[in-house]
Amino acid sequence: MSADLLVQASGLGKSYPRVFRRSDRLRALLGLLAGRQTGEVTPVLQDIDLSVLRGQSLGLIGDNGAGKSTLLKLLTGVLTPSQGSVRVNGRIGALLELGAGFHPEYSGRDNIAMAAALQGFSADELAARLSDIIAFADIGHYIDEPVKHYSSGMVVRLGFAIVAATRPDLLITDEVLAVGDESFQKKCVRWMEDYLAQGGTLILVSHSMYHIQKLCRQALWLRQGRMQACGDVYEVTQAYLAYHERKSAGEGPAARDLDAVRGLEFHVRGMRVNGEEAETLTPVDHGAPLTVEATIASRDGRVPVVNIGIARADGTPVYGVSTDMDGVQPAPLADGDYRIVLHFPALPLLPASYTIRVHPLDTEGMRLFDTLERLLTVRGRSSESGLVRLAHTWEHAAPLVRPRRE
Ligand SMILES: Nc1ncnc2c1ncn2[C@@H]1O[C@H](COP(=O)(O)OP(=O)(O)OP(=O)(O)O)[C@@H](O)[C@H]1O
Repeated sequence: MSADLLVQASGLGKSYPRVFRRSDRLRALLGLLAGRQTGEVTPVLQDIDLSVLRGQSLGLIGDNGAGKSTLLKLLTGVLTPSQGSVRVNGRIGALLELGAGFHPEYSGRDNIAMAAALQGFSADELAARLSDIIAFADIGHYIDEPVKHYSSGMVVRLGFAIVAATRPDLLITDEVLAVGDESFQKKCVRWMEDYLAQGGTLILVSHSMYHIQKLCRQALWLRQGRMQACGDVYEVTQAYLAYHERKSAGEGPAARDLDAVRGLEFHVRGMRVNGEEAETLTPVDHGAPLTVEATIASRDGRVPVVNIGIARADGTPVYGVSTDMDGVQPAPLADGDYRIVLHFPALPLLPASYTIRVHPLDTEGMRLFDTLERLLTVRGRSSESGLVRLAHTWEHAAPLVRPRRE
């Protein structure tokens, strides 16, 4: 394993015995004691291949129960894999389950001393860092109270302060940012930015795409225990958000009964976007041109009005335009169909997933017949929110001054 490869997981998987009834649990327990695998198992993580190099920052995203915490526990050795292997190089600082590693009966101060001893700090090193750790945790007199009296926010504060003081080669954290209050979140984010700027390596689980995009350059999306996507943080988080939009809209591209549409006065014979006919189109970059080409069949030869629309994956309309609005109509083809091509010279859509729709209307533009749609992903490195990028300038603005690091 090269010195720059801090984490390598191959074919990693974790399964648990399937337990439905009390008697199953007993049987599973007896089986484990007897050293044999019993009955059926439920895989919660499967086929994970992952390499993390020194200096990389990887965000782990996915729905509740997708397997994120399980993966972190496998990487940190808290759990043993059911399949595959994992190798980790260097000093790891991990913040997993709340309070894991703390002794509840001991004070925060005593827990700091124990953690320092476990990390191999000498008494002098501990003395040199103790006041910094206590200042970072910032929990007042609670530092001398038993940890069992702490709120969950205080536990995270103490845990993060200890990990920060040890400056690990690899920092692995599970949702710490969700637990602390806002000022502590900011302090943690600033600390992690600083740590990364100095060459640190981070694996971060978060449900906040804002934090994932801010801190990570790469992301891994886990879905039902499997790798759904892994790569550039913007591409993976945008694909994940688009999946959620589609899930909340509860639909994919509308199913189309071809026999029924052929009987209509007008129907869409064909649709090409940037020359492609596929249902899911090749992603385009924000600001790139887009061409939508539609061929409409007309039952009695009348000229249709053609409406072309763009909607967000959750169905929110973004833009729609009809030929009659712009004072044009589709031109006839030799076989009696009509064809029209719409060009957008530079697409201002923000990175996300969209549907492009074509609808023929009657000659008066009153009745709508048929809908054909395609899925289009717009790519780009942008955290702006909304649907489109609006051209803008700032006035009365000074250059940004980043807050001082603590
Ligand atoms: N000890 C266990 N025995 C059986 N199943 C378990 C056990 N621990 C976790 N699981 C199951 O494994 C799956 C993955 O859990 P995990 O905690 O890794 O998900 P997660 O992605 O971190 O979720 P969340 O975002 O809610 O924290 C879940 O379905 C969970 O119920």
